[in-house]
Amino acid sequence: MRRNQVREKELNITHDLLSQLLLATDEDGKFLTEMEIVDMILGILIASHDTTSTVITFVVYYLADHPHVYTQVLKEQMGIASSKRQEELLNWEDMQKMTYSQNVINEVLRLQPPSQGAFKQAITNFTYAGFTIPKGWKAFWSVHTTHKDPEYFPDPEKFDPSRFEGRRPAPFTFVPFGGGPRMCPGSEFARLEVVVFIHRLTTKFKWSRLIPNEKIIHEPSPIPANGLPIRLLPH
Ligand code: HEM
Repeated sequence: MRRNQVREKELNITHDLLSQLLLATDEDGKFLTEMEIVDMILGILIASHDTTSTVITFVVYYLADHPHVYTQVLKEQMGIASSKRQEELLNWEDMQKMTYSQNVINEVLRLQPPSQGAFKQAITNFTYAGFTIPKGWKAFWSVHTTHKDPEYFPDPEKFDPSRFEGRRPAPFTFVPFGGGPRMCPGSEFARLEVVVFIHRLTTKFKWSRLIPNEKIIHEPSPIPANGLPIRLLPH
């Protein structure tokens, strides 16, 4: 029904994902099949939901373990909350002021990247670290190992949001969203979701982790093995 409504122009509003996929055609004017549309929607759900929830989980994880970082986030978020009327929504300008919280998100993305990397096909022969990769071969670029390079991130295992303070990492050393033409198109939206979550949570609660040495497993995104139980303490 939706397909007919959209294609027969019975619907005026077609800015949603399903309508766009129903309207999309290839170069010969052929519509996508239903299975292709299902495939794309599932792909986007996994690419957008699981990744963002991983970041949110590890924001909670690291802030619980680093009270001095939590205190700085709280100070920043309370400053923004106090400049707003009750129930007034956050706006783009507020987001721009959350620089410390953005550094926290960057450090979480560096240490616990939700996406582990991807395969890319070499379009030309090239040599990297003494290995020759022939044209046409597929190579897996690893987010995790790139983010642990001590040349660019001294003491790489340490959770330290200040390493992002006032500077951008060198090109292609910090790649949680990939890089180049196929870089994640949802990166700014994801950052927005996480920073709104940080604002809502920190301005109302402090928390502690209930399992201090909870193991982190990879499925393939990292996730605390027991679901990260916490105790919430309202301010
Ligand atoms: C923290 C959250 C996210 C992370 C860490 C993340 C990470 C990534 C990475 C590493 C890639 C592969 C880039 C490449 O191959 O070079 C990717 C691709 C993609 N992401 Fe995200 N992503 C996130 C959130 C989102 C959101 C919220 C959406 C949509 C609303 C989204 C949609 C996509 C799509 C459609 C692609 C495929 C792009 C293409 O192949 O051209 N992602 N993402």
